[in-house]
Formats: sequence, C-alpha cells, structure tokens
Amino acid sequence: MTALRLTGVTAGYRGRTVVRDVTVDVPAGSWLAIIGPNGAGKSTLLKAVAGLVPATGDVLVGSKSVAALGNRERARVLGYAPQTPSLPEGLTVTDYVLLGRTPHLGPLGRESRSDLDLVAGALARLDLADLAHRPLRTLSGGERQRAVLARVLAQQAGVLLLDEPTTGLDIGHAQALLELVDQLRRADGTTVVSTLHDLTLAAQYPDRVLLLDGGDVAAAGTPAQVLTADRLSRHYGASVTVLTAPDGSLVVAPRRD
Ligand SMILES: Nc1ncnc2c1ncn2[C@@H]1O[C@H](COP(=O)(O)OP(=O)(O)OP(=O)(O)O)[C@@H](O)[C@H]1O
Repeated sequence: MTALRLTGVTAGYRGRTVVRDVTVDVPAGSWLAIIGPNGAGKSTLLKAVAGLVPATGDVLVGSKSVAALGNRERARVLGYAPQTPSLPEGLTVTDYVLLGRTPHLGPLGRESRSDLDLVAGALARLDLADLAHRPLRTLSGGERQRAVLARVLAQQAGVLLLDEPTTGLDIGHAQALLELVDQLRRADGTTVVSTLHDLTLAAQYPDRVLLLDGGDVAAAGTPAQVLTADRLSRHYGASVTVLTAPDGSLVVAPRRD
C-alpha cells in the first residue's frame, strides 16, 4: 500500500524553481532517504511535501491530496521535523513536546492524561526524561535536535518527514535515533522520508534512496543501486570507496587520491 505518492512535484521560491518534476511512491512502513549535494533541493522537497513551500504537481497521503488538507488535519497525518527549527526558547522541554499533541486536542484545547503519557514516552525514548523540566534555551544542540524529534513522535502522524535528523548528534545518539525511527516503522507501520548527508547511514537504514542533484532526480532505487562510487563522484565530486561490511551492509568511505 502506498502511504505517500509524489507526482511531478516541482517547487521553489519566488519564481525560482529549486526542485523539478519529482515522482516517487513511498510504500506504507518503508523509509525513503533523499540524498544529494548541498543545495540540491532536499530540504525544499521535504517542505513541499509538508505543504510549506509553494509546489505544483500532486502530493497524496493515502488517498488525500495534501493541498486539500487544513493545517490541523495535515499535522495529524504528516509529522515534519525541520533541519534548523526555530524553537520557542522560553518553553520547557515537556511543554514544547506537548505542542506535538495540538492537532489531537479537543475543542477546549486541554491535554488529557494520555497526551501527557505520550509526551513522557517520547521524552524517554529520546533520552530526554532528565531534561523534561529544563527550558529549551538551556539545551545543547544535540539535545534540542532530540527535543524536536520527540515533538514529532508525540504527534503520532503516520508519515514522518525528517530533515537531517542526525545533525549535531554524536554517533551514539545518531544511531539510537535512527534505530528508534526504524523501530517505529516496523512496530507501527510509520512511513519515513528523511534527508541524510551521511551516506553510510543512508545505506544502512532506508529501503530506498532518491538522489537529487541541481533539483532533478539523478537516481532512485535501493541503497546498493544508487550508492556507487562513480555516481557519488559525478554528483558530489567526492572520492569514495564503497565497501561491503561483514554483515553485508554498505560503507561509503572517503578516499584520499
Ligand atoms: N527560503 C528560501 N528562499 C530562497 N531560496 C532558498 C530558500 N531556501 C532554500 N533556497 C535555495 O534553494 C536551493 C536548495 O536549497 P535546499 O535547502 O532545499 O537544499 P539542500 O539540498 O537541502 O541543501 P543542504 O544539503 O545544504 O541542506 C538552494 O540554492 C538554496 O539557496
């Protein structure tokens, strides 16, 4: 079953087209990584899917067009975590993560016990329980990044759009976060679309990879199909060796020529 379908999505800013004619189906419970060099249009494509930049073409979530959804309904089906979120600094971590429940609250806007439990669960899963009462402004970069993810998890949307979710995280927290996202899609059937710069991680977690270059789709397929040394040289100008680890997963290793 397709959870998310993009058909001919073209998007940009003030008359400048930045992403052109992207067509891709993302099956329910799968993980699509959007990769590509800086400025390729990865974040813009995610924003277009989230309905945050003007776009032409079609974005369907299930059978519904995103363009036809109101903000509240959209936030119930699509959880978007931006790369550099502007955070309401005065809020505590708990109050910030509670914002993820906003699209689910009743007419009086009061959170219930189950909303608070969901928030506590999201904080625990992201190793933030000890920071629950700290103001956001006092968090380190990696802690803030995890708080953003906790808010998106609390939102309980079926499709997660994660822009560079591991930015600023150390390798342990980056792995823990990606494992958590992987677990969500396996346990709950959550569908994931994320941009990723780390190509070894892009080989390990997603099922499919879409390579953007200059706003165009340069390649799409499984990580093994897309992540070849030739292609990475052509589109990133990078010298890399693509190795196979003992467990069969790919490692994209930078090489000095
Ligand atoms: N708000 C904006 N207004 C105008 N141009 C923008 C805006 N945001 C991004 N751009 C431009 O759109 C192009 C694509 O940017 P985008 O952030 O989508 O790329 P990216 O692939 O995510 O890059 P990176 O890997 O550096 O994060 C860039 O040339 C960028 O300068």
